[in-house]
Amino acid sequence: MIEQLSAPTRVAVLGASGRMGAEAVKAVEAASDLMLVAALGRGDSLDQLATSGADIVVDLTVPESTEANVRYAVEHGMHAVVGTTGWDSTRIAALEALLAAHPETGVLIAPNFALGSVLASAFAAKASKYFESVEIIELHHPEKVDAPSGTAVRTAQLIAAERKAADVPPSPDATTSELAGARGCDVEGVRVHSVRLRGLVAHQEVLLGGPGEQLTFRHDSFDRASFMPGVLLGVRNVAAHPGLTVGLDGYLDLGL
Ligand SMILES: NC(=O)C1=CN([C@@H]2O[C@H](COP(=O)(O)OP(=O)(O)OC[C@H]3O[C@@H](n4cnc5c(N)ncnc54)[C@H](O)[C@@H]3O)[C@@H](O)[C@H]2O)C=CC1
Ligand SMILES: O=C(O)C1=N[C@H](C(=O)O)C[C@H](O)C1
Repeated sequence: MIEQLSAPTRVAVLGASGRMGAEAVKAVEAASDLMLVAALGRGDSLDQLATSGADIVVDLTVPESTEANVRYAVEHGMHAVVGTTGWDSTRIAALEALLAAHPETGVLIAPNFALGSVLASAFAAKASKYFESVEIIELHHPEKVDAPSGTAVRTAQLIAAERKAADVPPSPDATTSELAGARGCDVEGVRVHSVRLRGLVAHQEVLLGGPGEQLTFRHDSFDRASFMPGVLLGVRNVAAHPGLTVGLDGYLDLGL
C-alpha cells in the first residue's frame, strides 16, 4: 500500500534577515511538515507573498510595517503569525474589522513566543490579585527599538484585568516628587521599568509584594532559539483558529 503524505504547509517569513527572522527561517527549513517559500526583507515587494503561494506568513519585522504586512496577508487569503511589537488597541480594532470580512482567515499576534514567558505572565497575572503591589521590570538587548517591550505591555494588561475583576485597589505609592521616568511608565495602572543592557537577550520580572513577603516571576530568554518552538506552534495551529488570537496562550491549555 502506498502511504498518502500530506503536502507541507507553505510558509513565508517577513523580516528574514533580522535577528528573529533569520532564526525563524532556519526553524521552518528544519521542519519536515513545513516548506519555506519566501524569505523577504525590507524593500521586497509584498506581492512576492502572493506569487510564492504561501499559506502562512510569519511577520518578524518592525512596528512601522507590521500592520500593512498583516493586512496584505489577510486580504490575499493567507494566515498570519505575528511576533512584531506595536499592536496597540487601534491597530487591533482595525485588524478585527478586516478579519470580520475574511472569516476563514486566522491571525496570531504573539507578544512572546517563548513558552516559559507565556507561562510566567499567565501565572503572575493569576497571582497578582492576592498581592497589594505589583511592578514589572523588563530587560533587553540594547538594539531593541521599542520600550516598554510588547511582552511587558501584554503582562500588565493581563494583570490589570485580573486585579480589576477582583476589585484590587491600585498598588500603594506615596511618591509626590519624581525625576521624570524614575517610576517607569504606567500601563493600565501597572508600573513598567525598561532596562537596555549589552549582553542581554529578553528577560522579565514581575514583582508581587504583600506585607512581609515578595513573590517574583522571572523568565529569561538567553537565546532566540527559545522563541522557535512557539513560532512553529503558531504556524501549525493558526489555520485552525480563524479570527484574531492575541497571545500564544490562546493555543495552549493552561487550565487557568
Ligand atoms: N514575539 C516574540 O517572541 C518576539 C518578538 N520580537 C519582536 O520582533 C520584531 C523583530 O525583532 P528583531 O528580529 O530583533 O529585529 P531586527 O531589527 O533584527 O529585524 C527586523 C527585520 O525586519 C526587516 N524589515 C523592516 N521592514 C520590513 C518590511 N516591510 N518587510 C520585510 N522586512 C522588513 C528589517 O530590515 C530587519 O531585518 C520586534 O518587534 C521585536 O520586538 C523579538 C523577539 C521575540
Ligand atoms: O525585541 C526583542 O528582542 C523582543 N521583543 C518582544 C517584546 O517586545 O516583548 C519579545 C521579547 O521580549 C524579545
